Amino acid sequence: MIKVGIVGGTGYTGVELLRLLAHHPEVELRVITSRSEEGVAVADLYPNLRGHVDLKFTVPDAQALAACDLVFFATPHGVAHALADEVLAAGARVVDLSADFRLTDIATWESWYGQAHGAPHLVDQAAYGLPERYRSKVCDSKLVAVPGCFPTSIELGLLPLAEKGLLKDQRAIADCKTGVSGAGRGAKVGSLLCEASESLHAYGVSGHRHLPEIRQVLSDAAGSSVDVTFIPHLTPMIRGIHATLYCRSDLSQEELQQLYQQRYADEPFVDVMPAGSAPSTRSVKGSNVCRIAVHKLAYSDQVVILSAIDNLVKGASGQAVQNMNLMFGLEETCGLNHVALMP
Ligand SMILES: NC(=O)C1=CN([C@@H]2O[C@H](COP(=O)(O)OP(=O)(O)OC[C@H]3O[C@@H](n4cnc5c(N)ncnc54)[C@H](OP(=O)(O)O)[C@@H]3O)[C@@H](O)[C@H]2O)C=CC1
Ligand SMILES: CC(=O)N[C@@H](CCC(=O)OP(=O)(O)O)C(=O)O
Repeated sequence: MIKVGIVGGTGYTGVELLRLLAHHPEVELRVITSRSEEGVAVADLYPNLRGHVDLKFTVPDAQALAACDLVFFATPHGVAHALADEVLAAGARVVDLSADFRLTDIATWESWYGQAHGAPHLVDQAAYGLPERYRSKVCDSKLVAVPGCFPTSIELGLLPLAEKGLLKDQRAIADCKTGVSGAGRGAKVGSLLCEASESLHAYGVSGHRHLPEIRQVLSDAAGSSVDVTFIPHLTPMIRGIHATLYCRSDLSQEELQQLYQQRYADEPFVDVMPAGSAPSTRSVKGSNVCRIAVHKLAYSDQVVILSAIDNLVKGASGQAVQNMNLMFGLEETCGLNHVALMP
């Protein structure tokens, strides 16, 4: 059994990890940290876990974490920088859900995150945890950086074209919608019911911190710089990311459909829908699936790709477990075959 610790067990991605791991056949949950809920039973804070997780929150302690085989960091940026070294040195592996190790260029990380990088010496060891592109690196790595929620939906939506050099002018536009759980569990005015419901607004228009990550992955796939315009919008739903991706290509609808189906034929968590479809966020809610539909507009060379994920599953904790499975040589889908919730 893999002995697992979770740093940040009270947040939304932390509790989602607990839901997914509670009955994972190869996992034994050992440590779940929270500074604010120290000593509280997990099932008292999250009654959905009553009868499934019998642990109490403890404050983060490097020694206790180092005794695990794998530590998930479900914490704000900077926390994994501070603790990962000690955990890795003790022989444990790390899967970090924050952005601490996603960017390969340290100066770029520091300029977007507005702070000094806390562990630059570990960056070269980290694999970017998008298995659909970096599977072999993930399998060989002791430190995996789970992609952000928006980047997951955008990168999976554009990879088939980028990898073949078929993105015209190396450009795309990503118009994205997110649910409010993407902002985490912390109290914020913008997450209040009266602020977020019955309304929709863009944010981060002049530049969102996921942009350098998206450019890094798509440029790597294309072999030269890809320019993406990315605008996120907050929508009145709890879970879900929907990306509407615009780009240009000379491929026909049939050729595009074939390209996407072939690219993802062996991917257990990417579903390419039939031509003419439109994935809903509901169709992936609670599941680790990214659903994609590709459309060629009849009147131009314009291509529209629709990509939907659950931000807390394929966009965070599910993808984290998918990476764990690969790092430990397990079946990639182990513990992750949940069907989405309907309605
Ligand atoms: N929500 C989402 O959809 C997604 C989130 N992410 C990323 O995953 C990470 C976690 O997100 P989310 O679960 O939403 O965040 P939350 O704000 O909901 O939870 C954060 C957790 O981290 C703990 N924590 C905060 N500060 C520290 C610290 N200094 N040391 C140790 N623990 C700390 C908190 O517990 P306590 O303060 O009690 O210790 C809490 O359990 C973030 O980096 C986020 O950007 C990535 C993809 C999607
Ligand atoms: C609604 C909302 O606020 N969403 C967050 C995305 C959360 C996330 O995924 O953050 P990281 O991937 O960078 O860890 C945002 O736009 O900043």
